[in-house]
Amino acid sequence: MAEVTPVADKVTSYFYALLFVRHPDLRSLFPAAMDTQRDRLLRALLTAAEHIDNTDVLVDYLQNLGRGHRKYGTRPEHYPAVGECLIGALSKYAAGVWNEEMEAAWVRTYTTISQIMIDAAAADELRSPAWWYAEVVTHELRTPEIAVVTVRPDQPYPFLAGQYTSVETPWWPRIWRHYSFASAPRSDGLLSFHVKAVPAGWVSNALVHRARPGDIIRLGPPAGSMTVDHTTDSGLLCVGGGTGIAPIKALVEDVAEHGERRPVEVFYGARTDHDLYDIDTMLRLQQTHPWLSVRAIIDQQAHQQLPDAVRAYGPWNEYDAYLSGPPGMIRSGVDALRDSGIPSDRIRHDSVEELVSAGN
Ligand SMILES: NC(=O)C1=CN([C@@H]2O[C@H](COP(=O)(O)OP(=O)(O)OC[C@H]3O[C@@H](n4cnc5c(N)ncnc54)[C@H](O)[C@@H]3O)[C@@H](O)[C@H]2O)C=CC1
Repeated sequence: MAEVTPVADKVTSYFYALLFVRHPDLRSLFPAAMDTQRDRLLRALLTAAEHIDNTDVLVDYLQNLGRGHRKYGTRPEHYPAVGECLIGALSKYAAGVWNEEMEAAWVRTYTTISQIMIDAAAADELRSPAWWYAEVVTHELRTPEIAVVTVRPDQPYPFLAGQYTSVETPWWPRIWRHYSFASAPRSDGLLSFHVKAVPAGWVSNALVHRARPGDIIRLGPPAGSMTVDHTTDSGLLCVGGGTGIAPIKALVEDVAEHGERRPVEVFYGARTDHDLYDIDTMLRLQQTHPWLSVRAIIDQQAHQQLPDAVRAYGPWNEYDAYLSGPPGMIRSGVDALRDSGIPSDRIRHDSVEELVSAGN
């Protein structure tokens, strides 16, 4: 990986060129524009390499990846084709260090990885659809760029508060983006998302500016481990930046439904007060639940970013922490919370690698 990472872009371009020349029938499984997809392949490999010595985390990640591939129409026979082209691309760009032993190691690694993914997909097939259709039932523009979109899935959609899913719109086939659920599971089965239209974001712009009630989108399976541990009664420190407040709201609802009286401290960060599009909902929840405290941190007024503000209110060593927002906020948030006395294993957030392409 050290050899190929500096030329990652070339490796992935060459890999997809090989794949589509040797297996033209696979081209239709991918979106017309391959930009984000190209980055995703390398990120998946880097994630696998990074967790190579942590079998539990790696297997969990790969099982999730295998289940997530069902919505693309991936079948077991596609895996050897991908493996052969991946090794073709790696051997070309790591020519300086490539030898028979390394090739054998990559074949073993790829075979193991793909078997875990294939098995997870096969097990999932017995209990879940590959994707869900969902009809937009309400579309509420909260700011010129942020919409709250509520959808009704065509079949029951089981998930946990704090998780996310992948969304495909009818306007950009096969382009999938991640969005967190903005509510805990509801008795009417509806799901909602907070979407901010970002520059050059195909899916986010379609969801904010184009989607209307009656439109049908597709959803992948739920994913993510930013969920409440109901086996303890420690307090929850929840930090949501921008639309990152969505899963935090779901976590608060989850605690409320379990009838627990655990302290929940929410820090809701935004650039300006105009960007605090969901503050009314959060303040209403605070009024209803005496165990909940909500603080809005506005960059412009506080003259500091969200993680520094959270640190200033510490120490937080008694708390379990949840972080949701832009990747930069998550990275510096993790540092700030560790400084405030929370051990890493009690700080939960979605994978920053996944978030980099989320929401576009
Ligand atoms: N599960 C998750 O983690 C979720 C993540 N998101 C992500 O959250 C982001 C929301 O975007 P916007 O609303 O435009 O947020 P934004 O860019 O306006 O930032 C919101 C807050 O985060 C803080 N922040 C931003 N960058 C920071 C940095 N580098 N270091 C420290 N603090 C920083 C700021 O203080 C600001 O108050 C998107 O990238 C979206 O993908 C959204 C929903 C769920």
